[in-house]
Amino acid sequence: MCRFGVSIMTEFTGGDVYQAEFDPKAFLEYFKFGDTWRDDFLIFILKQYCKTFTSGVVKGDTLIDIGSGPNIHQLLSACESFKEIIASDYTYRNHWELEKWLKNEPGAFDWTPVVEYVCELEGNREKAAEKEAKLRKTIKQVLKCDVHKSNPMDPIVLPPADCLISSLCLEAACKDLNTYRNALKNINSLLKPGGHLVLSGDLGCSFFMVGPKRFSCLVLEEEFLRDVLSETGFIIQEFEVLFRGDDIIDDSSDFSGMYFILARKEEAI
Ligand SMILES: C[S@@+](CC[C@H](N)C(=O)[O-])C[C@H]1O[C@@H](n2cnc3c(N)ncnc32)[C@H](O)[C@@H]1O
Repeated sequence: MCRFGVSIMTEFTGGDVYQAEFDPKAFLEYFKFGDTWRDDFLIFILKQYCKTFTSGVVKGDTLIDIGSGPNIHQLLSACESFKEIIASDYTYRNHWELEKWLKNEPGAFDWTPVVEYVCELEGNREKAAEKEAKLRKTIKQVLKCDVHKSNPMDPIVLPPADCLISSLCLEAACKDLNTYRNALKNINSLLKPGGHLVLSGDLGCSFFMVGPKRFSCLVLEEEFLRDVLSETGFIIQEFEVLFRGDDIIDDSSDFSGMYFILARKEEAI
């Protein structure tokens, strides 16, 4: 049952639908800071990233972002702690949108307010231009990724990374919990034993709108996430949730909260 009292089933929107109908520009509308209730969720996640990547614990040579979309906000703090970042997504339009920002081309999304906010969190508000330059330099590749493949970057074989980050991707890409379980195993193969997984997304979400198009989302609960991570060989180090207030009326998604997880892959025995 969705929070509006009416349960509307959304037909599963798989990779083909993303390729044909996921409009990066429309999705990026969610990332404009604009005094709406949504800012609270963006602020929540940016603070979690800042805390994680400035802790001095989550660091290394390589970080892979799984299902980046057209976004860079998830990498703004990470680029201070990793030498190389590999972004990835299923759709070519997301690759192009990301490349546009990387090359600083006209028409690229303006991330400045978000970058400034992250710099403020990190104690250097005036360093926004330097932060953008650093992130552009640190993102070395934008790859095609399919979390349903045993090697999600197939045909490219990457050396195992020190860290994986993924936000709102697995629940968007998977039609049921079993598929989610497999997709998590697939992405886990890209991570070194002892490496970190930074996973975030929506709880209790069955759909979200991107412009006029409705995308399905796999409904996730905290208990399932805890179980599937431990089954897959992760030790959860942090599990934070920001719940959505009942007073928020908005029909662009029915999520009940946003989760942030920091987990560590068990060392090989
Ligand atoms: C809701 S967006 C999230 C984007 C971004 N990570 C964020 O936090 O805003 C979901 C992303 O998952 C990608 N995706 C969908 N199916 C996928 C698959 N099978 N493998 C990898 N990525 C997929 C979509 O192209 C889309 O960019």
